[in-house]
Amino acid sequence: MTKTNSNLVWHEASVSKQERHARHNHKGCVLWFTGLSGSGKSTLANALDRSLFDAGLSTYVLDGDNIRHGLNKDLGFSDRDRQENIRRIGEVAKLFVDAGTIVSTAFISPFQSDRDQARALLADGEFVEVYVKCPLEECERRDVKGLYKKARNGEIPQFTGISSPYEEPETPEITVDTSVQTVEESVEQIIGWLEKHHILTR
Ligand SMILES: Nc1ncnc2c1ncn2[C@@H]1O[C@H](COP(=O)(O)OS(=O)(=O)O)[C@@H](OP(=O)(O)O)[C@H]1O
Ligand SMILES: Nc1ncnc2c1ncn2[C@@H]1O[C@H](COP(=O)(O)OP(=O)(O)O)[C@@H](O)[C@H]1O
Repeated sequence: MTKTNSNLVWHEASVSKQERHARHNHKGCVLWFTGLSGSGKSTLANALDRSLFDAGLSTYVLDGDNIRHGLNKDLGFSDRDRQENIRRIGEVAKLFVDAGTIVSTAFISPFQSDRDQARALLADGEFVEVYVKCPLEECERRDVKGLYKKARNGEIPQFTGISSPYEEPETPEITVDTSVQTVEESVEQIIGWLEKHHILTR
């Protein structure tokens, strides 16, 4: 890993975060969706994004399509690579928040310490951990991509929930349970939370 260059000097931005908030009419924040494969992270992040975007807000989704196929295509699924994956995503999410965007991230992010590290990059209130709870049996029943079957057959090593750990969030801001809630109910719950915490106004 390269060391931080001690000769780098931070350049103050000419446009402040407050000015960006005023322009967008809302604050930036990251909605950090975490959960097992197939729990519903991408479905919920995209449904929420659709709803917020349609309401005129400045939003974006970071998920495997734009990260693991691009910026992080050099990374696999060892604990170390997952840690680096989440570290980079945390840094990218921070840039979006600085730009005043409501960014939803949809990654398993199985380790509490990595999620805490992403949280630590942001100011109080800017990191909203959303635990997408769903029993392993239900994720496996859905098996959207056929990966659980492969993992059970030993074709995919280190598969989360089967042969690699998932640490449940200790104190998430929001927990949705997709085995009992509909997509619409979960999205409403998240929007309600954002309103209650003055990130959104309706
Ligand atoms: N070994 C292993 N374990 C878990 N998942 C695997 C694995 N190999 C491939 N996949 C597919 O990659 C998606 C998870 O990538 P993430 O970047 O979210 O993972 S992590 O946060 O770094 O743990 C995950 O996507 P989602 O189903 O959307 O979660 C899988 O489709
Ligand atoms: N209540 C629900 N909330 C979210 N997804 C659900 C729900 N019920 C069923 N699903 C389905 O579960 C699957 C979740 O897949 P996905 O969103 O890709 O999960 P992840 O991103 O966590 O891997 C989708 O096929 C989705 O339609």
